[in-house]
Formats: sequence, structure tokens, C-alpha cells
Amino acid sequence: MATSLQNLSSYDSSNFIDISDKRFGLVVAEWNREITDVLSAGAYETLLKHGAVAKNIYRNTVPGSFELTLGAQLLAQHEEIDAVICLGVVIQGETKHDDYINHAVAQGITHVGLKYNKPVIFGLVTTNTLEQALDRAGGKHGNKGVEAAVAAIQMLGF
Ligand SMILES: Nc1c(NC[C@H](O)[C@H](O)[C@H](O)CO)[nH]c(=O)[nH]c1=O
Ligand SMILES: CC(=O)[C@@H](O)COP(=O)(O)O
Repeated sequence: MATSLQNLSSYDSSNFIDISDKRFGLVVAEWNREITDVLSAGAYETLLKHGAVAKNIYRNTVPGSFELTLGAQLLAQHEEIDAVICLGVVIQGETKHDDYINHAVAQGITHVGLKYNKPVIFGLVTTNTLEQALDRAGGKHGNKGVEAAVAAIQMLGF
């Protein structure tokens, strides 16, 4: 499979805009916190690496990924927030609960971005196994938090 050969977090920053005056909301799910903390750190450090200022990054947690949509809306509604990054890890269980969460969050944060006309980034790790999630949170397939921060920066330059 193509993924197995890739670090999914590699990117070209040559066209990034100046983000020193941009304000970012980070919404992080507490479910699977040992992994979402890695995603959050990846996103935070990537924003700082490319010029964001720490005081302009507003980090909030929500209980689980299903609550990312409301968390994103509560941040995106503020005019001074330029972009929102949503981070969570949903690992398949015995039932279809993960499907309902994943689809709700994908649809929900899409709606928030369109409603407030600003980037609301889907940084949800949706895996079948814990190992797959770990591989995408600082493992062999990179860090989904890094990818989400990069997407936010790129969209601000749209
Ligand atoms: N199983 C996972 C959940 N479940 C909790 C939901 O996200 C939600 O908080 C609950 O249904 C109450 O509304 N959340 C994750 O982020 N990851 C999971 O694997
Ligand atoms: C993915 C989840 O929602 C987690 O709670 C596992 O759910 P279940 O095993 O009940 O499908």
C-alpha cells in the first residue's frame, strides 16, 4: 500500500506566508490523550517553527473527538481567530461507534469552516488499530498534528 512507504508529514514551506500576526485555535480531544498530546505538540511546534507567536496560539481541550466540532465553533466565532486546528484520535472498537464519530466530525468541522469563512483543519487520526495511530503521531508515518498545522498555514495563504 502506498502509505506504507511514506512519511505523510513531509512538506514544502517555501511559499508559506508570514504568520507572525496570525492567531490560531488548537482544539485537542482528551480521548487517547497519550497520542493527542503528541499531535498537539507537533502542531504547536510547527506553527512556532514557521513564525507564529506563542501568545497567539490558543489551546483548548474537549472530552472526545465528537466534541471537536463545538470546540472549533466556539473558537472560530471570534473574529480575531484566523484558523482553527482540530486534533483527535479515533481508534476502531467493537462497534460502528468510530464511524459515527469520524463522519460527524468531518461534516461538522467542514460546516464550521464554511460558516465562518476561515480554515478549520481536520486533524483527526482515524485508525483501525493503536499501532496505526502511533505510527501517525510521531512514528514512521509522521505526525498528523504537523500536517494539520501546515494545512492551516497554507490555507491562510490562499
Ligand atoms: N472512542 C473514542 C471516542 N469516544 C468519545 C466521543 O468522542 C465522545 O466524547 C462521546 O461519544 C461523548 O459525546 N473519542 C475519541 O476521541 N476517540 C475514540 O477512540
Ligand atoms: C471508537 C470508540 O468510540 C470507542 O469508544 C470504542 O467503541 P466500541 O468498542 O464500543 O465500538
